Amino acid sequence: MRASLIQIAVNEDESVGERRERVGSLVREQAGSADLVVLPELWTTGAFAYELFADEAEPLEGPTFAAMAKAARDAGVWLHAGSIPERDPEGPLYNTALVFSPDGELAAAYRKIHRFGFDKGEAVLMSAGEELVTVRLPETVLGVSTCYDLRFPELYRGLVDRGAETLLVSAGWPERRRSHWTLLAQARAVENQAYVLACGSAGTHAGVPQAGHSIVVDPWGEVLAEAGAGEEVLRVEFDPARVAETRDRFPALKDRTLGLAPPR
Ligand SMILES: O=C(O)CCC(=O)C(=O)O
Repeated sequence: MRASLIQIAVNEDESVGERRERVGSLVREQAGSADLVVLPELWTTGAFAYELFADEAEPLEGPTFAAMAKAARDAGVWLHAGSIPERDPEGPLYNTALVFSPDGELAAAYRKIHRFGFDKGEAVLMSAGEELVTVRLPETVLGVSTCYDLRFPELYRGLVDRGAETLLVSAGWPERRRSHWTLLAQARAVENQAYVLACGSAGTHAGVPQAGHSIVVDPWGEVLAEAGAGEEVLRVEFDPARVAETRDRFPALKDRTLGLAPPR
């Protein structure tokens, strides 16, 4: 499979509408060179621009949904469109990731389970999702996750128990904890014997410089590709069959002994 991780610069010199158009064009540019495209978390507002969440919140099928569904269809790619501040019809906000099929249909929506910010920001402004989300492609099964989720290995084990082989992380990870980002992406790949495709953002918003350094790790924990700090399209080719090969050759996942049986 060919993947493009579009590490968008989320700066304050661009309106949400302008960025939405620019990102749509960047997705369309992947036509013919990618099967799967991944975008960062909350790229309309920036993951740390807390004061924008309520103003820029959209219903699930709002303007970002429409623009990304069209971009996926125009490009003919599976698109993990990053996440949006979603306003539920009942009122609460969620940090919701959207995945589209190559014909522009919604394949999955994932409401971020682990909210970031301790006693402020996302943790108080948004509600927590409760459902693990996987997406079956012809070549692999995607496990969907968002940013701070990367610190919670049980989430990924749950995704693996539901068949995930390629773990997607859409993030707005800050530069000041970049070493954790790289380390955790490799750890999630090694312990789950799965690919990890982790797409962060670049630029600075709300005074928080973003780490960039989107990364693709193979099921053995080797880094296949890593971006720099700025806006960049990180392109990579990977062989989904290597997940089963790795799990067969070194069957650590079969040696789980804590009695935490996978769901039927
Ligand atoms: O865990 C971290 O260090 C960063 C998490 C984060 O920025 C987020 O979830 O938005």
